[in-house]
Formats: sequence, C-alpha cells, structure tokens
Amino acid sequence: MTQTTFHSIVIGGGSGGLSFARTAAGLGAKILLVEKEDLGGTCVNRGCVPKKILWSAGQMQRALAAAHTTGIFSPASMDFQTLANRRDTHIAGIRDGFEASLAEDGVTLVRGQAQVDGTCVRVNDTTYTAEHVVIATGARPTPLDIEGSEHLSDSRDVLSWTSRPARILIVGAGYIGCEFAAIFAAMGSDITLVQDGTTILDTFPPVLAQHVQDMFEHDGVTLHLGSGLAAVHRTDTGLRCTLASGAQVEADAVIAAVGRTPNIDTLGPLSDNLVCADSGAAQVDDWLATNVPGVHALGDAADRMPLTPVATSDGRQLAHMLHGDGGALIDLDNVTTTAFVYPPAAFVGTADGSLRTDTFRTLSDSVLGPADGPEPQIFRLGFDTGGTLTGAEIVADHAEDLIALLASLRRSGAKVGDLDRIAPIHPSFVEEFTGG
Ligand SMILES: Cc1cc2nc3c(=O)[nH]c(=O)nc-3n(C[C@H](O)[C@H](O)[C@H](O)COP(=O)(O)OP(=O)(O)OC[C@H]3O[C@@H](n4cnc5c(N)ncnc54)[C@H](O)[C@@H]3O)c2cc1C
Ligand SMILES: NC(=O)c1ccc[n+]([C@@H]2O[C@H](COP(=O)([O-])OP(=O)(O)OC[C@H]3O[C@@H](n4cnc5c(N)ncnc54)[C@H](O)[C@@H]3O)[C@@H](O)[C@H]2O)c1
Repeated sequence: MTQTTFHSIVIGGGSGGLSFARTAAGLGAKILLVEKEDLGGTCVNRGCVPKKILWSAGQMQRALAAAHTTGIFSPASMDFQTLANRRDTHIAGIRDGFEASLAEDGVTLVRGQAQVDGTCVRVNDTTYTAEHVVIATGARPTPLDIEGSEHLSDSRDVLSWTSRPARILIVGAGYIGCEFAAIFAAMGSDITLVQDGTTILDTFPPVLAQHVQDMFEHDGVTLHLGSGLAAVHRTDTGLRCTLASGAQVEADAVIAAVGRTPNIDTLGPLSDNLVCADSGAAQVDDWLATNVPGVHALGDAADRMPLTPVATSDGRQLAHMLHGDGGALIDLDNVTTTAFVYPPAAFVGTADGSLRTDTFRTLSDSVLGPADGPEPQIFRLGFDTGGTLTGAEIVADHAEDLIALLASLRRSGAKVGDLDRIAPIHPSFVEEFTGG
C-alpha cells in the first residue's frame, strides 16, 4: 500500500470535479482526481447532454407534425435506435475529450471508488493524502420504495434507452418528470404524469408552472395531481400501475423522477463526520468548506443549487481560493434555470415585484408550432418599488438563452423603461416587450 501526496484530491469527475481539477492544475497545483464511473459525471453521461439531444429530436418531431400546415408534406417516421446511437457517439466523444485534456493539464486520474477519512483517501487499496480533499461526488436518483419497485426506471435508465416505450407513466413532476413527459409526448408516447403536490414544477414561479401545465393538457398528457404511485405489477400486456387514489393505469415503462440523493453516504468514514443539510448535501460556508478540517464540497454534493453551471463555477472558484490568489462564489440569487419542455420555461429572480408586473402573452409567428396553431408564449418582468428589475419569467422558444440576458440586465440594476429604449428586431418575439 503506497502513499502519495498531492496538493488537492478531488473525488468525482463530473462537472464540478473536472472544473476544479483542471483549473487547479492550471494554477500549478498537484492534483489527483478519483472517478468510479465515467468522466463527465451526470450532466454529460446521464443528464443534461443526453436529455438535450432527445429534447432536440422531440422539437423536430413537433415541427414535422405541424409541417403540413405550411404546405410541406413528407412521410416522417422515427427510428429511436438511430437517435440512441447518435446520443451515445456524441457522449463518448465528450468523454474522450475530457480524458485527453486531463492528461494535458497534468491531472493524475485514478479510477475507483474513494473512501475518505479526513484528508486521507483510499482507492483500490492505495492511500493518497493531500492538504485539501474536495468532495464532488454528485447525486443519484432517489428510489421510490413501493410494491413492484423492481419494475421502475430512473433517469439513468431512461437516458440509455434504445427504444421508446409507447405508454409511459412518470412519478414526480419536477424538472426531470416534466422534461421526460414533454420529450416522450412529442415523440408520440402516451404519457401519464403523477405528482404528489397540487402543482407541477413546484420550484418554478406559479404562473410559469400553470402555463406548462396548460400546455401539457393541450398536448394530451394525463395529469394526476395530489396523487402517488402505490404499486406496480407486471401483466401479460404491460405494467399495471395502481395509484394512491386507487386508479389503475397500464404502461410499458414507469419512471421514478422523485428527486435526487447527494452521494455523501458512500464515502467511508467521512460520511459519518460530515454535517449535512436537510437536502442530504454537505453544509458548506462561503469558501465551500465543510465542518471537517481540510475537506471542501461542491456541486450536487454541497447544499448549494444542483445545477451544472453552479457546479462548474464553484469548481473553478474553489481552485482559485485554494491554489490561486482567491476566488468568489457565484451569486445564487442570480442563477438562471430552465425546464426543457416545449417551448422551454425559464426564470431568474421573481417577477412578482411590488411596483408592477408586466405580463406579455403572445403567439409565436417565427416558428412552427403544433398542428392546430402556433405556440402560446409568456414573458413576465417584475420591478421593485424603486423600479429596478427583480425578475424575469419566460416560456418561449429560446427562453434558455434569453433568460441569461435578462439575468445580466437584472444584475446590472436595469430599471422600468430600460427595455423600451431598445429597438428590437421585427418580426421577433422580443418586440412584445422592447421598443417604446
Ligand atoms: C436527467 C437530468 C437532467 C439534467 N439536466 C440539467 C440541465 O439541463 N441543466 C443543468 O444545469 N443541470 C441539469 N441536471 C443537473 C446536473 O446534471 C447536475 O447538477 C450536475 O451534473 C452536478 O455535477 P457534479 O459535478 O456535482 O456531480 P456529477 O456530475 O454527478 O459527478 C459526480 C461524479 O462523482 C463520481 N463519484 C461519486 N462517488 C464517488 C466515489 N466515492 N469515488 C469516486 N467517484 C465518485 C460519480 O461517478 C460522478 O461521475 C440534470 C440532472 C439530471 C439527472
Ligand atoms: N433543466 C434542468 O436544469 C434540470 C433538469 C433535470 C434535473 N435538474 C436538477 O436535478 C434535480 C432533481 O430533479 P427531479 O426532477 O428528480 O427532482 P425535483 O425535486 O425537481 O422534482 C421531484 C418532484 O417529485 C415530486 N414527488 C416526490 N416524491 C413523490 C412521490 N412519492 N409521488 C409523487 N410525486 C413525488 C415532488 O413533489 C417534486 O415536485 C433538480 O432539482 C434540478 O436541480 C435540472
């Protein structure tokens, strides 16, 4: 059993761990990165990237379904296996790129499951020590403990599917449940969405959540709010799902999307010593330090915001704090977020300001919507009593891009009327809320 010393050891080669390792190595630090599965972690292998590939395919399906209204006639059919091959090739390319760039940056990569005790890390019977240990171990799907749970799929399974089930029941209508519902409905699956609360997307502003719910209903998604899944049984014709209400739904696949559990409990002795928040993630201070001396945490393993840009930014900033001349954590209040439904729903801050809330509803004239008409879109801006922009809420094509610009305006203290002084492009969606 050899012992090698590093400046920092980072556990987990996902968005946060890679960002930390590469930045710290670039600052001259000797870095060990430990990864038990695939470089790139959740986002690249079983999260954002494969999800967005499927989402883009679903968007094409929706456009094709509407094409005949513009006089375009073409027989369209979908071979999911071809899409799955393209997804897997794309992801493998990103992974290979990470492996090459880690080697270029001089980061030592060890494959295996890390067990951590203070600043000692054991992997495959070898012990490594460092001044700092960074926990960037991410999170995993929270299992749904019901009768017949062996029949359930989670997001990891779904994003490696090579065929598309015709009837899908999804439990949980948060980000993952709603995104999968939208994507597979667009591809032609029959979707039932079961949510324990009275609203879908319950971390989103209520106006956006309601708008997405209306779109789901329009698209034929069956919603069961205030309900849950009690049991699943395999029958000759599929999976018979019994809801808490007693209702029965037959499906070919059942997806549990009921949240994610931080990977804090699988770290060996450290698991018992870390102080965690209610989310199950490690509590950290403004320097991402945990309660254990020398141990930091970031990304989904830390009690911050479980989104890729936060993990990546925190990784970079922590590297500057530990191995450079200081860094500053991203302001969580100005983090933007998007649910990739059709069209996407995005927000920053809150639009329910005390001075006024401007709400614009419009029908897109720039894209093909569903066959029975263009997509309804919504855009809300909120201002405080001083007239300063407090938030933006958008459901529209390219909302995931637009929202970053609104966050930038908000951060720079934009006032009521500032948007009126912009001459927008015509015809475009933004002319609904810009131009005097
Ligand atoms: C279906 C889905 C869709 C998503 N879509 C989006 C999106 O569109 N936009 C967005 O911003 N976010 C999205 N997210 C969230 C995003 O993926 C995460 O916030 C992000 O990946 C967190 O990065 P991380 O580095 O903290 O953890 P991860 O990327 O999960 O990486 C952690 C790594 O640590 C490794 N590991 C764990 N324990 C050990 C151990 N003991 N030893 C060695 N290695 C270990 C794991 O194998 C993993 O590779 C999505 C998530 C899911 C599940
Ligand atoms: N586009 C994105 O940025 C994106 C996409 C996917 C995931 N993510 C990240 O991943 C995290 C996890 O996503 P998620 O969708 O798994 O969790 P979530 O917390 O967003 O949603 C889970 C939903 O399931 C419901 N639920 C929980 N238990 C239930 C039960 N037994 N029966 C019925 N409903 C139940 C909850 O009320 C909640 O609304 C998100 O918080 C987000 O940070 C981000």
